[in-house]
Amino acid sequence: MKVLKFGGTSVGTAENIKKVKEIVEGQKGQIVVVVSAFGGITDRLIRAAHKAAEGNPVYATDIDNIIDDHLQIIDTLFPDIAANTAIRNGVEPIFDELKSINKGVFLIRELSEKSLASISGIGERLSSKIIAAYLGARWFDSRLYIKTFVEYGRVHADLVYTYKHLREIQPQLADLSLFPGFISSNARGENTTLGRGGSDYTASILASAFDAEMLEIWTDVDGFMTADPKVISRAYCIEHLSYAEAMELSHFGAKVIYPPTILPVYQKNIPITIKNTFNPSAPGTLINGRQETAGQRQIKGISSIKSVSLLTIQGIGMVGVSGISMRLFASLAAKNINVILISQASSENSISIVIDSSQTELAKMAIEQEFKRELSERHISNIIIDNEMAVVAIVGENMKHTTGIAGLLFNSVGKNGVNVYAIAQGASELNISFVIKEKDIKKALNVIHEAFFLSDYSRLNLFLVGKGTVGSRLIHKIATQRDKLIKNNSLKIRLVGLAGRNSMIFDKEGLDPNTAIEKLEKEGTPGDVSQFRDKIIEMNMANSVFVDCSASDEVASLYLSLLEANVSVVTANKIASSSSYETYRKLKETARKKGVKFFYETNVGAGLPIIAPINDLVRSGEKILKMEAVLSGTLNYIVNSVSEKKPLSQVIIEAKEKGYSEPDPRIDLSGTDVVRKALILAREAGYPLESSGVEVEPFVPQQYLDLPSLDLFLEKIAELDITFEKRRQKALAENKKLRYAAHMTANGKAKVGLIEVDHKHPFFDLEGSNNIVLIWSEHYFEHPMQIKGYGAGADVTAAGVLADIIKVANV
Ligand SMILES: NC(=O)C1=CN([C@@H]2O[C@H](COP(=O)(O)OP(=O)(O)OC[C@H]3O[C@@H](n4cnc5c(N)ncnc54)[C@H](OP(=O)(O)O)[C@@H]3O)[C@@H](O)[C@H]2O)C=CC1
Ligand SMILES: N[C@@H](CC=O)C(=O)O
Repeated sequence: MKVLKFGGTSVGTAENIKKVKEIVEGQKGQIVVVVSAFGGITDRLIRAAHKAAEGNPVYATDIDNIIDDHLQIIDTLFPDIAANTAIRNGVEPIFDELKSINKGVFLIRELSEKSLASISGIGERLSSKIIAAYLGARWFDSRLYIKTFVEYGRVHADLVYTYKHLREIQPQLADLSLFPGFISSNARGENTTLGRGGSDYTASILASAFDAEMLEIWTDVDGFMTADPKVISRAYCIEHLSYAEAMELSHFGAKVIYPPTILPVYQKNIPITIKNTFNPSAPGTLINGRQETAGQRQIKGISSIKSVSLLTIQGIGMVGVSGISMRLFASLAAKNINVILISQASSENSISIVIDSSQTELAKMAIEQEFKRELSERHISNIIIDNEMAVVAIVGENMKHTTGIAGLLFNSVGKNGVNVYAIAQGASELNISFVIKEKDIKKALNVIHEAFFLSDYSRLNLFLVGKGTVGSRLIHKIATQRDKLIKNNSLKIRLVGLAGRNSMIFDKEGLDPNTAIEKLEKEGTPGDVSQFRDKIIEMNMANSVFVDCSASDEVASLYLSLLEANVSVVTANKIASSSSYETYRKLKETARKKGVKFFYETNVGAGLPIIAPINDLVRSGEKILKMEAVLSGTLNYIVNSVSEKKPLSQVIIEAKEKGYSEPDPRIDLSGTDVVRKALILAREAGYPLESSGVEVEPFVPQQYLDLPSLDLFLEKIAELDITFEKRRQKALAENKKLRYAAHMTANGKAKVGLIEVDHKHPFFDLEGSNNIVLIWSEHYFEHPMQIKGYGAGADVTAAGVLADIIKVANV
């Protein structure tokens, strides 16, 4: 035998009831069907009853509408006059009962528990009669067999009595029998209910009493999902759960199944299958006593509950005093306050509990009353209430005895700036629950889903400033590499925000990189980059990465606040890391403390890996003694490209056009760009160098750099064409070449300027816009480490920025 339960949506319309019929007719063997009220009816019945109790005559119209809706379903399902009349006659007394109880409530302006139970169960009485007739099933009145009692103000099923009575009627079951869900009665024969969601419970009780081979819960979702699909679009259906896992997930918010449902079938080892009435071919979720270990993920699912409050009572007078917990929980139980989570530190200095937000004031009063003396004597100093909280729980039998789960969990939420207020884990290690602010729930669920590989890929949410030479190539690379990154690195990069100097655009689902720049230009909202920063923080998205492809100090000044808000920063802009040593140190320190990333590999040598190898040397204990380098792609291009036919002024323009120079080429020609790079290299090597410690010889004389505008500078610079060519020729005559080089030593000094090198020097053959860095350390002493290659250009730089972005995801 199988027990099939159909919920409110599954029987919400005549069309859906026809689907139910197909499902039932597709079954083999003896079948017991349990149905809920038609979708939404129970809520409507309860609302109408409350209106009646308030003396609002509109209740009568609401009741008429409820009756009409049932009659419409009857008319659609039973076009045959005789059958139609028979079922109408069958439900008429229930309609009359509904009207008369509500009339009584209206007249005496009082809605007793008893009346409410009678009214709220009418939906199941009606739906079960109609559906039984439609399916041709034998109808049984659950109230005669399912008995309840009250304890601590809550209705409980009296399972001993209930099972006995159900077993007695088992021989009367037909091949197809039908019971209304939810409704029951007490020892006095008065109507009661099993509580909201109680139809699942009815089905489970029947399955257990009749020793069914399977309980099928037919609902409107495919089964238990790895997380709430409304929050995590990548959540997917879990194929298998143990009873304990299903219990934990349903307790913590997954409303697929009413939690008490599991116990009766668990006791008989009867499997449950969750199936979708609207997608019957989907496999659904199978729940049974099997515990999988091999090849299974460590956690099966993530659940969450919103609209809860965290109450903490604290005081040193609680330490070592027995009975505090007992009194706390007894005082709450006396007020029917359900405690969702408990956390107490071993210091016993505080106890935190989570309860539904609607009961906060009641709970506070109950605790204040119970601990009146302790509060007045300051043994308990405080009752702290945090509202708008949420509980998140990760669930899975495979967590048992596996190390690192809690570490991974709290590391992933922590580095995304989600503060954890309280934690609870039972010794069963089946569930780790923790309390966070409700506003962080989406972020937390996303990062946990990724961290435990419940998602097929990790996701980075990019906020890019700059769509110029480098930024536009980066966007192009994101577009072209997108599919490969998903396939090979399981990484999805979403461009969520894009900003230029005066406007910005956002799309939470990700802008199309192929059209993002055009969209920004056409539809961007006006605003500066600090507004862009504020919006990023407000969006509070998991794995947010701020990418700076500008050359602006205003943009660089925002990094600290972004890192503090747990947003990683990847930047091609050298201004932040080359400003004061204190700023550089603070940025790195903040990133480390917050568990986010601050990457700027392209600051030196564009796409060349220079900072990473230096970091590796330093981390391995290597002392860097000296570095010599050509660090300007622009200046190396100039010294390599000026010729008799091509003067300096023309090559400067070319360097800009080729994307080597800074947006303002005077930054290169003054030596500033190389000073910035030298500062960054020295700092990475462990020397707290300040710009005042760098001796600079500008590439062009200072008077040109002092000219009031770039246009004037470019016009006047031609005056240097002849002098520069003469200097170049002179070096050439001595078989030497000009190189604009940086020299950094372990004593924390650096020098930047134009030098001449002969053919024996490693700089001699440095072509085009290439860069080179020579690093002398304890182990690279006679022969320095050499890093050489393209040192400027939009494409190599964009590739370097993308590599840094990918590194943020750690894939
Ligand atoms: N070229 C290269 O080889 C290398 C470059 N870099 C670095 O890359 C960075 C970008 O250079 P490049 O692409 O040539 O520069 P561009 O001038 O081409 O582009 C700069 C972008 O930044 C935006 N921007 C500038 N100021 C602001 C601001 N205050 N707020 C918001 N947006 C702003 C501009 O906006 P708008 O479009 O509205 O004007 C523009 O889109 C520089 O820091 C450079 O040093 C690093 C390594 C190598
Ligand atoms: N302007 C820079 C670009 C890279 O940082 C250079 O020319 O090297």
